[in-house]
Amino acid sequence: MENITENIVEKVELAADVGIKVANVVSNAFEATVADTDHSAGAEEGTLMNYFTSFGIHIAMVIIVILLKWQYDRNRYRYPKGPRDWRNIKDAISFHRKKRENLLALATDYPDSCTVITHVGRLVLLNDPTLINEIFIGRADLVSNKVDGYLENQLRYKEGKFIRTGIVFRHQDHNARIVHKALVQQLDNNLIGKHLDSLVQEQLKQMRLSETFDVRRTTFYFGVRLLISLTCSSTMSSIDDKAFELFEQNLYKISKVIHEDTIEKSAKIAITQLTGLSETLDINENVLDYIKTWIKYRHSDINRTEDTNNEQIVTSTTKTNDFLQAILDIIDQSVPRLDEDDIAACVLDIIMHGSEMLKGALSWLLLYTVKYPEEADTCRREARDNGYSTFNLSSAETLRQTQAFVKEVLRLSPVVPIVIHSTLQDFKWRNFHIQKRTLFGANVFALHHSIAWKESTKFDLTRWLEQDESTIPTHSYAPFGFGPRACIAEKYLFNLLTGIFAVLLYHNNFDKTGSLPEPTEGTFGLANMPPKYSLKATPLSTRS
Ligand code: HEM
Repeated sequence: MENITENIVEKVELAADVGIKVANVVSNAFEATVADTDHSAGAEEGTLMNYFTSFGIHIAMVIIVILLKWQYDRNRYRYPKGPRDWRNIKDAISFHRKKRENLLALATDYPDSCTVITHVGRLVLLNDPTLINEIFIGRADLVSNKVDGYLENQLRYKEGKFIRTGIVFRHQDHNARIVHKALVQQLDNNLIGKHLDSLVQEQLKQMRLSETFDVRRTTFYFGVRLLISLTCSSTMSSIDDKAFELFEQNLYKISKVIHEDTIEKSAKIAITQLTGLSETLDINENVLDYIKTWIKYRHSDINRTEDTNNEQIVTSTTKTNDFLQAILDIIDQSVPRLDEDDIAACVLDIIMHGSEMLKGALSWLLLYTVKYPEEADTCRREARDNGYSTFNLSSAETLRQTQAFVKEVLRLSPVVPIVIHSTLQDFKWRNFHIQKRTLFGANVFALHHSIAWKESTKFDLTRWLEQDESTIPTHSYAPFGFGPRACIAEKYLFNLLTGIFAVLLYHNNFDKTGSLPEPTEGTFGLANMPPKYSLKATPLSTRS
């Protein structure tokens, strides 16, 4: 098969060569004819005519060469079949509109994989867990670039540098790996079992649920403050000043536009690329400037500590234990060397991603709480029976009902419904020959609704509570991504969310204040977020 493909490729290459030669011969002959023309007779009319004919022939040549190149690429690269075919072009166009339905329909029509033309380019959609593993784990070195260009406010974070060294959204180089590793180590060694519990509890205490509250807004601010305390702990002291308030408001503005994934948004990005004008780009710059002041402050802090250390013995406790410090500690290993802009971009990525994701997960959890009050009551009883009034990561493991609730909500409403990476180089995979900068999407939404799950559309906690855990199709469940670029917090996220949710249930009753959105509503781009909605919180008496 490979031989045949190579033969075809060779033939087309030959045809392209011949085409170019023919074009040259025709063009030379034409020029010779023009040169031989007797210029004395009807000179002006003839020149104009010749000019137009020459122009026409050149245009025709260009078209021929483009067509040959197109034909050459068509034969050279081979992709899985799918609605990119002309006969299915309508499906391809409608892909963006009803993405939820389309992701499921495409998985039914193409159980392995298919190629879709999207507004951000050609996307190879993987619907089968084995193929997802082959690409996201087996070929992760080649398919590791996070999607770029979808986020208007990240387009030009650094003048003259094409690939940014941000974390969550895009970078694929050596720095990506070392930053990822440093953050995981920071969580494992310095946060878990140490001050993570008190940081989460502190933010839960601050989360004042007024009688009626906007769920997305409240959970976003909770997430931002938690992520800031994890990322740059020393900043918490300035949290009450006006500049910080503006910073938080700006983050919320970015959060509102960040995950849209529409044709209109792509058009806006294109306009920004051309004109350099964009409101979100300006906001982003303000936010990054603010973060740079933290970094400067940290540097001066370190210098101060070093000065003191000339006279005193260094103790390990003098060092700040947060994500910013973990990044500063690897600067010497980074190539190209991480500078202030890169570090600020990493910090912003961690804060934005972490708080967006917590907003999404907690908003869905609270929505399902009022949609399924009986199941939520079972979780509340469990929290109360276990005296789970304050956050504790390790004992969240024992809250089995609440843990099942979290897992089932993230199955039906995964916050990241499709994980998209792009390829760094041309490469061959199975019968396909994939071009550099092709997008690969793991269809997480379809995995979570596949036939591997019994009655997949039903909200059913019992599937997670069976004694025999082998009945859970774990390979069809991936709320936190895949392989070496999966979420740095993945090992702890179920317990983190279970603990936060249990404390909220322990202290509050939640009721609807009007009509509730359906899980099929909301933004469904790169993230799946419920629409804006409010709930009423009634504090419960604290009893054991
Ligand atoms: C419910 C909460 C969360 C969900 C659903 C979630 C989901 C994900 C997913 C799916 C990815 C992979 C993205 C991709 O491959 O394109 C990812 C990456 C990442 N997540 Fe999370 N996440 C959550 C919370 C957090 C938190 C709290 C933090 C920080 C403490 C965090 C830090 C990161 C980082 C740094 C990456 C990038 C890893 C890399 O590119 O090497 N996430 N997350």
